[in-house]
Amino acid sequence: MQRTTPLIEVTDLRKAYAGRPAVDGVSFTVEEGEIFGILGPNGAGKTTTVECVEGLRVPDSGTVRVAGLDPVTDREEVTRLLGSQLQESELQPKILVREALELYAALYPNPADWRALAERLGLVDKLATRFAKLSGGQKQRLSIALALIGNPRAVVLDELTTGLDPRARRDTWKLIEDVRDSGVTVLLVTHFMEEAQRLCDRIAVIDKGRVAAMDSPAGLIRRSAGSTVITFVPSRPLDNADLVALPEVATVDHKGDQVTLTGTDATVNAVITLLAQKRVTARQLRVVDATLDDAFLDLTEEHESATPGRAA
Ligand SMILES: Nc1ncnc2c1ncn2[C@@H]1O[C@H](COP(=O)(O)OP(=O)(O)OP(=O)(O)O)[C@@H](O)[C@H]1O
Repeated sequence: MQRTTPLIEVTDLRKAYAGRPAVDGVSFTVEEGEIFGILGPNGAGKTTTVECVEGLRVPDSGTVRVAGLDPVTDREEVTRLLGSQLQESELQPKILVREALELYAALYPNPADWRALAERLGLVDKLATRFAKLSGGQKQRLSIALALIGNPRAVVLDELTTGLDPRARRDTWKLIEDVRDSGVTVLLVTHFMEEAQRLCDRIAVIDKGRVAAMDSPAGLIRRSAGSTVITFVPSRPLDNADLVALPEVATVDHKGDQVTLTGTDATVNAVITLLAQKRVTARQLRVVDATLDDAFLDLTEEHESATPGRAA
């Protein structure tokens, strides 16, 4: 089978600030047409990584290629291929939406029709509105429009939905899917699990400057300690050691009377068998699939502080 060349290739990227590594050997590839997520806790190195992809920062070592080009030495061409989200500080508060669209369109050799973009992104009613008067969701829609105005092959969207209310966030997700469906590759930086799970085809989980795991959302959930979460209240206290001893159980946590176990489908049977042997009944039994949230905690250092381990 013929393999296509990835649109973005990052290999062993390293970048330190004042001797402190922010990005410490990150590698990933983004295929044309996908939404690729970079997910990680605060300070993990996500923004530094994408700024190296955009050519805004110069790596200390490693290579970055966008359609085979070096973002530092081929900056102009990469800027045309890669639409970047606007930083709020880049626009004058008094500029009208129409003026911003016209201004940005003028920067590119083959710009998209800005009126059609405004229509697509629901900004037609706002063309005569000043930037400062837009709501958070409208500013983000303008930001996406400006990222798309040069007809790029890929867009970089960094924490696009931070600060938006749940409805505006969901509307923005739909727009991001529309962008991907129109054939534009999306590199999405986020720390919202639900957003990453809903939108991304693949995700690199970055922690402390390194890639902790890279897979589809479902793959990340499967590879974390427990893809199934079981909670119940035993009719009488259970010995923690009996639960921990079950090979099917990944983690055990007690909160008041409630026991929470993680594992796989097989864990459910193992626990029910153990309870029968001990003549304990389970009340309020719930079995749910783990979410990306659970996988994330498991894959990153936050696990240590946030989730009690096996022997808790
Ligand atoms: N210009 C800079 N000078 C010095 N240190 C920096 C600079 N930019 C980032 N850092 C540090 O590098 C590390 C990685 O920062 P970066 O912004 O890349 O992470 P991030 O994952 O995007 O974080 P966040 O989600 O909080 O934005 C952090 O410890 C940060 O404090």
